[in-house]
Amino acid sequence: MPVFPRRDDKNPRQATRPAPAELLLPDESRRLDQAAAEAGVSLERLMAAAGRAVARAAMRRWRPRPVVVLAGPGNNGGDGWVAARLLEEAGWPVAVAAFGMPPENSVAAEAAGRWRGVRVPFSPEAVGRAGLVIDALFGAGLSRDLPAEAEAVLRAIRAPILAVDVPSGLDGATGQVRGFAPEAAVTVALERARPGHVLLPGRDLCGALEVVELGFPPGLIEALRVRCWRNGPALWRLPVPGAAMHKHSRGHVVVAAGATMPGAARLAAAGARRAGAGLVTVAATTQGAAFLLRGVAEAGDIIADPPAEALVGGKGKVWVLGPGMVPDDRARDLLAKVMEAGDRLVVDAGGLTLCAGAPERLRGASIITPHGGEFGRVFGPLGDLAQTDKPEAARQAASLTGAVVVLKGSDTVVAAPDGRVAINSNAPPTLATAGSGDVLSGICGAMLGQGLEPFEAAAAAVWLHGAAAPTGAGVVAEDVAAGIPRAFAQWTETYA
Ligand SMILES: NC(=O)C1=CN([C@@H]2O[C@H](COP(=O)(O)OP(=O)(O)OC[C@H]3O[C@@H](n4cnc5c(N)ncnc54)[C@H](OP(=O)(O)O)[C@@H]3O)[C@@H](O)[C@H]2O)[C@@H](O)CC1
Ligand SMILES: Nc1ncnc2c1ncn2[C@@H]1O[C@H](COP(=O)(O)OP(=O)(O)O)[C@@H](O)[C@H]1O
Ligand SMILES: [K+]
Repeated sequence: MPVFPRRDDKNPRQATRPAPAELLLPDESRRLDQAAAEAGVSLERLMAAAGRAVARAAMRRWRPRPVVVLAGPGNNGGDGWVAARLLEEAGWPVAVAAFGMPPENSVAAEAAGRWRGVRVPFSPEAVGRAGLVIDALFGAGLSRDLPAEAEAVLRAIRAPILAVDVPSGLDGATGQVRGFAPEAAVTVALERARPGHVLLPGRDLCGALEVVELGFPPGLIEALRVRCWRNGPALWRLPVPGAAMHKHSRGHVVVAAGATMPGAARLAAAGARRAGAGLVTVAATTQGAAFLLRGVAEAGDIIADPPAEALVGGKGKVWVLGPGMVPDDRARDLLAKVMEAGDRLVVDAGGLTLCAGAPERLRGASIITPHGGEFGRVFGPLGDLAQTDKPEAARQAASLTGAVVVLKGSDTVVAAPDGRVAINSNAPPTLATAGSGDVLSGICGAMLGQGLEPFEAAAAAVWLHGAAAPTGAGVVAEDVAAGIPRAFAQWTETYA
């Protein structure tokens, strides 16, 4: 489909396209360390760089003040011992409270051995008078709940916290809290962020996130073949209309409307139109069509029963099935016919309820857009997994259905059947309003219609949706659709 202008590497404006923001899992982080060692970059050097970055972050953000460094028994603690020494060398008053010592002869033990300054017992009193606490207890790969003694000390902190890698207790893979994790003012992430920095509740606990490069040799991150990214323009390109285009080359989105809530279909249609679909049709029941025609004339063509079925099949067709639909026989038939015709399909809301407990019915869909409740309804036990590991649950659901899964929320996860995952972070809470999800399903349809492959279509749609949502009071779903041109402009100015 002739939607994309060719990428022109000589065009200097394209230099602004950012590098993909990989999110490293603990296992990938371990492999990275190993690969670094094989390439002659020692852990000692990396730890020195990490400790230096932490000390610098403190000096950049705060004036000298009494610092307590909480140092754990592993390499996270090692970073803390290094930071303590550098801050003291810079003239800051520093004390270290160690929670156990690193194993003898370890790199962290060597860092601890170089500390000649004040040591205080690891106790709630130790942090009581601090002006800044550096949390270097445990890193992102925490393997069990935070020990009670560590929790008691972290809970006693009243000063701002600078967290090394993660606020201790935060699971870097999932963003979940293991027992307890403090709320940091700043978190210094090492080399790359982790999924847990972007997923909730982790994102809220990290405060300002600073990602610092530690000096890994070039190529090592690429060699890891990371499959999880922060969602953003590095992962996709938005369709840009060219002079030779006409409406039929920009995709035909058909939104199937239900009889009782046709307003939802109207919002999906508005999302699709604003996001660039060349043609949008709402296929409604007679009753729904009457309602739509009375209310608005903006939704594109409205086709009343009979028959939506007449629209099934045909070039460039994309269906959005579910917003405002009740899971009745008509809806069931339509879903089956669309699947049979092989049209591309976005399934949301009522369309998902049709597949409650029967995810195999979604085989053939391009994108599905469940919120947490719909996800549980369709995928049963994966709904529980989504509570503790949203990316993994979405990935399994994608592999089960062959569809790209958009598991919504303020940290929407987009997962492809081949294992790619994008975690979104630009959505403002003003999106928590009825109908905003309908707008999203329409945008997904428009992206598919304009030729993006399903994973890119879904990730781009989720980003546009977040960028389109106004912040502040009084935002309704219609405003999100109306904000789409502004979101496109934001992308075009920076990345096109
Ligand atoms: N590549 C990078 O990005 C670089 C990373 N670096 C740094 O390394 C840090 C990761 O280091 P790490 O693997 O040593 O893990 P960390 O969390 O420090 O300690 C685990 C130790 O604590 C103990 N333990 C006790 N209770 C526990 C509990 N509840 N949960 C888990 N463990 C518990 C545990 O005992 P065990 O489980 O063995 O009995 C083990 O002895 C990372 O955060 C970053 O700061 C940089 O230095 C260099 C480059
Ligand atoms: N607190 C929030 N912060 C950011 N985005 C949110 C928040 N709550 C909901 N959203 C987004 O708003 C949309 C709501 O969709 P959905 O729950 O399907 O509502 P509806 O069916 O009423 O349209 C989703 O895209 C979701 O990711
Ligand atoms: K930490």
